[in-house]
Amino acid sequence: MSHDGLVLGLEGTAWNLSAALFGDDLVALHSSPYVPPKGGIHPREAAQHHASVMKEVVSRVLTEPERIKAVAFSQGPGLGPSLRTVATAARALSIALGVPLVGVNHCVAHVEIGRWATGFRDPIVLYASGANTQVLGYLNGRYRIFGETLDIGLGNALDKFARSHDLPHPGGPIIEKLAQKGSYIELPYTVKGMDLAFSGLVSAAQESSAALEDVCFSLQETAFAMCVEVTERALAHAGKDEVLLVGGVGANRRLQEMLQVMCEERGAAFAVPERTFLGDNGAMIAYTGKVMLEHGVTLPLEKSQIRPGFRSDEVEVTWREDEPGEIFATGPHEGGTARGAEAVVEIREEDVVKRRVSKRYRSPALDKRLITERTRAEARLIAAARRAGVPTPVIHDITADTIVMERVEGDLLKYVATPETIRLAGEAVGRLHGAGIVHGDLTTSNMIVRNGQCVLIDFGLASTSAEIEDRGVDIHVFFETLESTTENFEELKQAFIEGYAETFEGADEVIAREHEVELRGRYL
Ligand SMILES: C[C@@H](O)[C@H](NC(=O)OP(=O)(O)OC[C@H]1O[C@@H](n2cnc3c(N)ncnc32)[C@H](O)[C@@H]1O)C(=O)O
Ligand SMILES: [Fe+2]
Repeated sequence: MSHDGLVLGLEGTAWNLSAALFGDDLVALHSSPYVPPKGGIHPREAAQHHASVMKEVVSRVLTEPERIKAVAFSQGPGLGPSLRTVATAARALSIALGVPLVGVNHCVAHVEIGRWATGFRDPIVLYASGANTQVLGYLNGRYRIFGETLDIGLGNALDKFARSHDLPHPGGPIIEKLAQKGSYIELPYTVKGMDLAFSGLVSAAQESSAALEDVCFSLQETAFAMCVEVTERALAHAGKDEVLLVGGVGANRRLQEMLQVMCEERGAAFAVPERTFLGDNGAMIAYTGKVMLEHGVTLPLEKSQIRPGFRSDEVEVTWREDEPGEIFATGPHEGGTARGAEAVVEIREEDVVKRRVSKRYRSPALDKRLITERTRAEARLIAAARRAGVPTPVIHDITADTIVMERVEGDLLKYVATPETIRLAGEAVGRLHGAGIVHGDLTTSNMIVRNGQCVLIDFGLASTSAEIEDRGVDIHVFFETLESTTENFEELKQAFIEGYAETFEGADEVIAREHEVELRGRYL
């Protein structure tokens, strides 16, 4: 792009109609938020709002039309009617100005403007907004989704709770205020591997009879701790050293503080862009559009239909193609002491000592509860799995936060992932599920290949369950790790399913459910 060329960006996936101009720097930005008179965002009303302010918003930034080299717009994900209104305006502008269109993925734009605003190069990203909650990291030409919400987005969860107490939309900022005067009550905490779920938490919060301030405080403490935990796991897994927070909920001070503390403890850098670039804004579309244009990515008019279910990992990130992205920290299996995401694991000559450590980012009561619950559950379930014929380490001793167990010597599955070894993993998981246990964290870092067997370790998130749903989610977590860390995912997935079906009778039903879970995760 010539030195003085500008890209016009249009954003309007949900609540904010916003336009911006980006050249070498941000040149202009103007927004007109839609504020629902009551209740949450109504898709058609939001679209009508966008249409009614389009002329005003666009003309405020369109001061030098002759310098514009492309029109970028949010192609998805988002609300259908809003997306259509914005796409129509973008097409008209591109024709009138005689410049190409650039179709931008809204989630990727949140990430890119965050990198631009903070100068971070290759971060793990917590993208927490109204409709989306994802933990992302760049690898080989794509933003991989390490973990995400299995039901609703974090912002929508907060807004939904606020609405049930007749608080105005958006509820997030109001809850943040109320939470400052609250103290901790127990609410359900749901992390499944690297994925999260918020609806159980919201229901419990809605039903709680505790003081509103206490519920707000605990809703935040619980939901944010879940997000920070998953971010930390992704950080540990991917071996990156920067954490970037983006999305509307990123404005929350408590969430920022928790991530900051987590990063300090892990020796990673943390950053959050200034508020203007956190929630939906035109600058993120103009900037990402500019970068895409510079790499020759434009969108022919006939292919410019909106994409309401557009996933962040569908985008080919051609502008970072020269970067492989880094992945795979060295695991604790090499010996010595290693700090995993939640425990210190000391590999000794004969045995392994696993001690769960306090997390300063979470409130002390929640911290203590998670440590005791998980230590106890882990020891109990490892023993039960072993009795059912699942290869697991033998347990030698257990205290409130520590388990001493047999040292399993072999190769972490993530370093030796072939169809043969993955098949062994399938066999082990089949036996586990057959015994009524779900692992809760089936990643290739939690499996060790030894003597033609795949030994399952780290039962910290395991639970007893014979629910098809829980089994499906268990396997979904595994497939997600495989997909985000291997090149021959489909082949490995098939090998896993073969092994799984061999040792577990209910395999077909669970695999079908896994597929449903996967589709469900695609933008709600
Ligand atoms: C697809 C797109 O339309 C959607 N955008 C979106 O949800 O708007 P965003 O601006 O990124 O985030 C809005 C959310 O951010 C929450 N929010 C804003 N300030 C907050 C605060 N201080 N504390 C907690 N939540 C906050 C709001 O309650 C609301 O749920 C998305 O990115 O998922
Ligand atoms: Fe957004």
